[in-house]
Amino acid sequence: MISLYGSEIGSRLLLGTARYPSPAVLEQSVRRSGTEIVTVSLRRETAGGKAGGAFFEMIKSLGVRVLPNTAGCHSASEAVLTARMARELFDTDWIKLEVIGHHDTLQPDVFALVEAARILCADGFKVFPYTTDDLVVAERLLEAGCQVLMPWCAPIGSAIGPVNIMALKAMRAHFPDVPLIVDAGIGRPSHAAMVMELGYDAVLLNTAVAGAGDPAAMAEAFAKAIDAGRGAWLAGLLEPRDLAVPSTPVIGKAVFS
Ligand SMILES: CC(=O)[C@@H](O)[C@H](O)COP(=O)(O)O
Repeated sequence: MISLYGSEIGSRLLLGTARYPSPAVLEQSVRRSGTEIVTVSLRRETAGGKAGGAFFEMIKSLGVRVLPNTAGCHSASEAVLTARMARELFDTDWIKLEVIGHHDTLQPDVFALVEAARILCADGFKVFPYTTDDLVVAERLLEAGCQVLMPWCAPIGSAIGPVNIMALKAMRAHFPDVPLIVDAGIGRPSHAAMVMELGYDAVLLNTAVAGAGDPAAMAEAFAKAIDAGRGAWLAGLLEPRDLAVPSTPVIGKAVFS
């Protein structure tokens, strides 16, 4: 169980809902992942006159909690407006806050992110900020009222996996009591297991499942990897060493002369 803003959530996998080959495949993927939280982009689904309404109804019918996001927003004011629309549409005060600052890397604009987080937390939102692995920004987000942090491990959609393990470790060490969810850049189940082995509380991913040859099977593979990584973290992992350590004790061995 992971506690997010007072809600107890059974699955540590959060799934994005974009880029699936069909709504049916999305539905199967959600089911086989065992996820209890899916993210949905208000701007993406309503862009260009697309019929967002039918998509949103389908998402609501999946029987899982919806975490709307502000994907596609490039300023604090845009993100705040989008969050308020999402609250109306999905009848939830949860919002995954994304404010994109860089065109190529889709890196968050952390200044606008903190500004938007302050406004939304003061307005009663439960904010899930998509951020970098910067400790100072993390502090500011917590000061703004966020009770969850969602650092990237690599650029969105890149499937690269954890680029800066030291930064992820530092974040875990500095914020032992804050739920930390790795968001973006995961490409393989082994990447997800790796971040869970670092003590992360959950993983949010989209592209690696939606773009897989068999998305539903991949969703299940990720769920298993996340469970395995969590189990390993709880079991207590060995620290790697530079030197060999014999696995057979030498004390008390027979002496032949
Ligand atoms: C911030 C963001 O947009 C991510 O939540 C994205 O939805 C998932 O990232 P990947 O597609 O890299 O898994």
